[in-house]
Amino acid sequence: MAKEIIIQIRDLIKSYSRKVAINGVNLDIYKSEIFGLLGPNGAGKSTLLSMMATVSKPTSGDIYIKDISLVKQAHLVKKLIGFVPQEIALYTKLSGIDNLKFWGQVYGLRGRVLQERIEYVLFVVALQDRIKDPVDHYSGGMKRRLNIAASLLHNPQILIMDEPTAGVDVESRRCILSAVKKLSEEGTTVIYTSHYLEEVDGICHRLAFLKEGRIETVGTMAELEGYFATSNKKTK
Ligand SMILES: Nc1ncnc2c1ncn2[C@@H]1O[C@H](COP(=O)(O)OP(=O)(O)OP(=O)(O)O)[C@@H](O)[C@H]1O
Repeated sequence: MAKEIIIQIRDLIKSYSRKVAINGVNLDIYKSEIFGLLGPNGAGKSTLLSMMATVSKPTSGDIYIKDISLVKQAHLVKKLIGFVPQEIALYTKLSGIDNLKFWGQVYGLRGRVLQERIEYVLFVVALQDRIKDPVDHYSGGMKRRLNIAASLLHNPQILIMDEPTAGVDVESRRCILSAVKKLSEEGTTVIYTSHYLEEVDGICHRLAFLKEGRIETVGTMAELEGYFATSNKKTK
């Protein structure tokens, strides 16, 4: 069966005043795929993700999510996307559950539907036990897992994660990777950036290597083995 393309990135450019951060990216991403985006510091990974997440606008080009133009109809695209940025977006004085209730209401969820979504997302990130504790008692890894849970409340079809395992403990890293696999198996498309080739190797169906705002190569790990071996790529 032909794979369904869910994201089409076309001739994408993002310029800041002195810097072209994304310089003509074209890319297709499939439904249910775990797609890894690798590249050294400053390659443009976060810039690309922030455009996919509708947080920043392209200078030119477009991204189509299920054929909806992100440039023309960002409000429709937003509903399809969950975004986990590098910075943790939580109210640290509130408990984990109160954070989820708050974010759920921001997404327009109420009552029983909100309750069921909270139960599901807590199950996905395996964070049921400490959910009544204030967030400032959480480890960095637990905060990140809560952030991922919050980004899943509105049941997005695409989850965009900017270095979700950076700086987290081993247990949280294991939980996050297992959540990513579970979501993909259930039909969610996951875009995932990392500095670590060995991490995306184990989990991503395909990956792209970004350098100076351009995609140098894209494929499965098996397809890219030669590329990484011959060029002795470092991702940092
Ligand atoms: N708001 C901004 N204004 C000006 N330049 C920016 C801005 N944001 C990013 N840049 C520049 O764009 C380029 C790409 O940055 P970006 O953060 O997307 O890279 P990255 O691959 O995510 O790096 P890292 O792995 O360090 O997070 C860098 O040269 C960066 O300095």
